[in-house]
This record gives sequence, structure tokens and C-alpha cells, in this order.
Amino acid sequence: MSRTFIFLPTFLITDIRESDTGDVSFLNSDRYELKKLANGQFLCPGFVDLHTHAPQFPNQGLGMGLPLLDWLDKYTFPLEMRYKDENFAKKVYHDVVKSTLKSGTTTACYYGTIHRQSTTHLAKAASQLGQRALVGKVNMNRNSPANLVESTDSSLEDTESFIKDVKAFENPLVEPVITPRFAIACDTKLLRELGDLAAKYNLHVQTHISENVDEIAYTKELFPDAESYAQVYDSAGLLTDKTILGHGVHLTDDEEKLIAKRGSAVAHCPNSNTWLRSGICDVRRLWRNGVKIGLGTDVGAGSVASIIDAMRSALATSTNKSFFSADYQPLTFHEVFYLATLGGAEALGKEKVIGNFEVGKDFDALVVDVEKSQDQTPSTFTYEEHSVLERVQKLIFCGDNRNITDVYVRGRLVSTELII
Ligand SMILES: O=c1[nH]c(=O)c2nc[nH]c2[nH]1
Ligand SMILES: [Zn+2]
Repeated sequence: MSRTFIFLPTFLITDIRESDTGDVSFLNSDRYELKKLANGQFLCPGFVDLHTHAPQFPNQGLGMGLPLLDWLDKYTFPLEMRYKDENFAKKVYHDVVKSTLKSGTTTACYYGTIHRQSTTHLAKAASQLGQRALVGKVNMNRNSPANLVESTDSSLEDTESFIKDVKAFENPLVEPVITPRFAIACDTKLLRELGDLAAKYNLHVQTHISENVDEIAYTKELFPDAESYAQVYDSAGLLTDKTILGHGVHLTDDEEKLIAKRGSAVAHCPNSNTWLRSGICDVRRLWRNGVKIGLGTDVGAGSVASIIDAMRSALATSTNKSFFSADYQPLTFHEVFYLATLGGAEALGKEKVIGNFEVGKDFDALVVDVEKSQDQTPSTFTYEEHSVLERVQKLIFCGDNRNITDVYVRGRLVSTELII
């Protein structure tokens, strides 16, 4: 029989036991397991990482400071070629999923590589370790190194086989996602056929948009007839209410309005935008234009796989932006917490299932501990008088993985075996 967890803060248990009417005998039945939250612990909705590259984890922290297109050539493509080797992929992907779960990511949108079988290992790792995941086999049929260029036909055939492979797991938590790398690496025919595949299987789409000024200029050269970068994807049927666009740093107002009209979302990746010197994404303008937004770590352009870091980076970059635009209001800690949880859920159209603890949603949750201990693990310094809201601030501004004690996805404790 599966057991239901009941979480109670210690003070509440004492209150119930001591009250005349408080009957807690039901807690002794086999159906329930009582978990006492220790002083300093609180329950937090699981984090949603809207954009990360599983194959790039071995490169975390390398090549920072290079602009996007040079970084791809020098660091990213040589590493991604190695995923032709399924054994290498299997090993890395298992560690990646463990590491993102340990970081509190209960839902992850992963890019794989062009390699179908290796990317299936990524989906399998998420499925086995219990993570909610969207996993994409990347499509690239031009403007990339020879070992990473597919023919249009094989790219499409492999994508359709990959979709079937992942669906065969029959795990509702793990979905295939259509993943053209970006417009530079895919020609019009491939983009259109991928738009058709997304419609045929009713799948999410993920890709990159307007991250870097040279990327945008090159895209314009490749698609001279398109009105804009966003228009390239829209003409291919790739802007839908299930599309997640990575970055969107340099979008125009018209593009943002088009994206909002289609119901697509932007994955804001502030750590990556800083280290590749791509620019500062104006989150408030995206909101004003009606675009849904969540956070992405974008490893390996992003150096840290944690959404706690993404929240902090979003706060830091928007604060920096305000130094140069007098009327710009930096994001607040409440807003980045929303982006990390319910915002991500809304971007994926999963707000009825995850994102907070409203009755009826799945229990995707973290036990967070910000109490200081003798060996300084967890990593914050907290006293009893700190309120829950103050503890949330401590998590966002000073916390890291060490503050996450337990991770639950759909009510299953998935963090017990996460010794990395
Ligand atoms: O941050 C990024 N990482 C990538 O791997 C990539 N590919 C295209 N554009 C990209 N941007
Ligand atoms: Zn990316």
C-alpha cells in the first residue's frame, strides 16, 4: 500500500497533541507517514528549470566570456559530438538528473544532442530517477560541424522514432519535446516539418531565440524574407502555446507581442546571459507585452545547474539594469520565486498540476532547511526568530543545494538515493 505523507511543523504537532480535541491516532495507521519539519525547515514548491542542456554539464564553467557563436564552436560542439557514444551518454545523463534533482528541480526541460539513442538514455534516467521532464532530441541540418549535421530525412525519422521511444516508457512525467537547436542550424524545410511533427503528436517545442546580436544578424542573413527572428519560427508553425523560447534578450516589441499572441513562453536564463555577455533580458517588458516567463539555468552557457542560482542571477541582473535605466524597477524576491515555481508551470501549461500547493495539484515539493548547524551545513545562518518569509529570502539570496533536504515529485520521495 502506498503511504501518504503528512507534513507538520513541530510546534503544530505539539499543539494538536495537547489540545482536548486533537485526535492524531490516524497518524499511526499504515496509510500515513508523519514527517515532522524541524525548526527552520519549510516546504517549498519544486523548482521548474525551463531550459538546460544535459550534454553540456561536463563543460560547466568553461569558456565563460566568449560570445555565443565562438563558445558553441570552441566548447559546446566538440563535447556534444561525444554523445555518439551511448555509454558516455548513459553515465553523464544519470549524473545530470541526480544533480538537478538534488538542486530542487522537480521539472526540467532538457536539450539532448542530435543522437537519438543517447537522448533516449537521458529520458530514461529522468524516468528511473523520478523527475518530471521534457526531453528533446536536438535537430541540426546545417551550419554546424560535419559530425553534428544530420540530413533532413534522418533528422525527422530519428525525431519520430525518439518520440515513440519516450512514449513507450508510459511514464506520464516524461515527455518528448520538439527541439530545433536554433534557426541558424535548421533550414526552412526542417523547421516546417518539425512544426508538423509537434502538431501531429501535440508536443511542446523548445528552441533558442534572440540571445546574441551576432546570432540575430546571421539569422537575418539566412532568412532574408522573414520579418523577424520570431517570424521564422512562426512561419514554420513552431510558435504555439506549448513553445518555450530560450533567452529572448533582444526581442523587439512586435516580436514579443507575436509570441504573446501565440501563447508561447520565454525561458529567462540570466546566469548564461551574463557569462556569454549576451545582454540583460528585460523581464518587465516581456510581462508588459503579455509573454509567459519562467527561469532556465542553461548549463553549460550557464555555470550553475540550480534554480536557486537562477533566482539570484535574475535579481542581480535586473538590479544592474536599474543602475542604467532610472525608471526600471528591479525584480523582487517574490517575483523571482514566482518565476522559479508557478511561472515555470504556467509557461509549460502545467499550472493546474504543479507550481504551488493548491489543493488538487501534484505534490512536487522540497523540504528546505535554512537553519545553521555546527558544521555550517546547510549553508545559511538563521535564528529562531526569523519568520518563514525571511527564511525564503535567505534561501534565495544565500542558499544553495545544501539547503534542500528532501525532494518529492508527484508525492514520491526521489532524493533518498541522490548521493552524488
Ligand atoms: O546558450 C545556448 N546554448 C546552446 O547550446 C545554444 N545553441 C544555440 N544557441 C544556444 N545558446
Ligand atoms: Zn540553451
